[in-house]
Amino acid sequence: MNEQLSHILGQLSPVAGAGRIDPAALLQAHEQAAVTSLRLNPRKPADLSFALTGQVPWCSTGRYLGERPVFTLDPLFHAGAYYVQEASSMFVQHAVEALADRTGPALRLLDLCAAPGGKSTLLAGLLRDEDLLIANEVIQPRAAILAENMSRWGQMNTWVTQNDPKDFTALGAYFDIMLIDAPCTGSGLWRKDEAAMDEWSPEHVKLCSERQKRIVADALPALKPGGLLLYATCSYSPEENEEVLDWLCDNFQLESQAVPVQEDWQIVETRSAAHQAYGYRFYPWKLQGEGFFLAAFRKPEDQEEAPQKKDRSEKKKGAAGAARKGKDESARWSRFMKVPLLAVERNEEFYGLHPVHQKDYEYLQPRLRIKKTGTALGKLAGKDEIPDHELALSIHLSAELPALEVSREEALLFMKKEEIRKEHALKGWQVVTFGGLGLGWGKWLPNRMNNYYPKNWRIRMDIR
Ligand SMILES: C[S@@+](CC[C@H](N)C(=O)[O-])C[C@H]1O[C@@H](n2cnc3c(N)ncnc32)[C@H](O)[C@@H]1O
Repeated sequence: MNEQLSHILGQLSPVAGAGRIDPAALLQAHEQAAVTSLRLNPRKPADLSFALTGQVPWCSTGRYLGERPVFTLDPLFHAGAYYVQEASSMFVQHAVEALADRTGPALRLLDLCAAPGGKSTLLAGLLRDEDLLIANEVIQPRAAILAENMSRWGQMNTWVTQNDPKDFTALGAYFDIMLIDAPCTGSGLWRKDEAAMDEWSPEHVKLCSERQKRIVADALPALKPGGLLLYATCSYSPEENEEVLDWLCDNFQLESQAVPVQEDWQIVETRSAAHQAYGYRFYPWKLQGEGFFLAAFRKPEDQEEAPQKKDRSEKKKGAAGAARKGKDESARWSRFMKVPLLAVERNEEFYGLHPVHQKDYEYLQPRLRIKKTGTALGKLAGKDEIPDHELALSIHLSAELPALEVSREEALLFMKKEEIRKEHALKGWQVVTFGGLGLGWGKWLPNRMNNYYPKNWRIRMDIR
């Protein structure tokens, strides 16, 4: 392995100044295992069954673990009590806290390259209910995984879209904060995935760099003047980092922002060659985390707003209109939630939104391919409501609903889609909980239990 890594290190373009890569230190870091860390869900407090060994310095909810447990066998993982995330990338929290005003009017955020959802769940945890996060992923199967992880996180103010970056131009200047965690060569993560080294080449670095510039340029019109852009990669290559910053300064007059960092965090501040734009490099030989890069920009206040494009299709607009015109079933779904909701319907499935986001829904629905608007509530069947799995995972789920708290063993059986407690005198729909957190729905009938855990979420591993 080291031979291959040494060979690649010989071809990596040098990073200027303080960011200089020490090949011996990098090779030595690769002799050690990657650090395991997770981020707690601030809206789903829980007692974890494994030891947490320390706090990630730049993220209040980030924790290190001594050993990597089998997360699949932990019901709290499935309940969304935490997200297993690489520690360096949690720096996004610190950057947002340092540079964004989260006390003023409601914020709109876009996480443009969001799957599988590490940084979207992080951003979601920083939001007030009136703020809105659009977590976007262009690649379909990855967007499905993103939607699943956002469902687990349980917030109604995080929606999932599946759009190409340039589709956001149609929105005009819409977002206050935009995170672009761009696809990259991923050299910073090789300690976790050695096989990925095989794909590295100077040509691939160039291709990634060009794609990164294109992605930012495509999405930038959707950032409001004065808005905050966070650009991140997990690459060591300056072509994907500082060079992109210079290109952005040249082409969009963005204002680089310094992020204050504590010296003992051992994060390396770099400056781009031409514009002296600030960048923050994370090196595994200096801190407890993998390779990562982040830079922050402010869009100038006086930059002309892009004219909002006309809707792409009247047909789509019609669909939105239909959703608005349908019978308002908000009151019917309200008993499931402890906060006010607006129910909107798409293809017979109802979704719950915070009522403050009605205008966002009307504006975004015809313009974006929305996979998940708020929280999927379920379907109506005559007088009955068939609750969606996602509803059981909501942080807003009403405490008045019939609930069945189960043991760890029962929770695992339930998530294997087996019948549990079928002999008990339970009646009708119950939200199955573990540690007080919803896992899914079961419906109890005389001598039978129907397990509504989604087939594609089912635990396939041997649980005994
Ligand atoms: C570094 S990963 C994102 C990781 C994610 N932000 C997280 O924290 O979990 C980059 C993402 O960009 C997506 N992507 C690939 N090509 C893209 C393109 N041309 N435009 C936008 N996104 C792209 C990939 O599918 C991938 O999910």
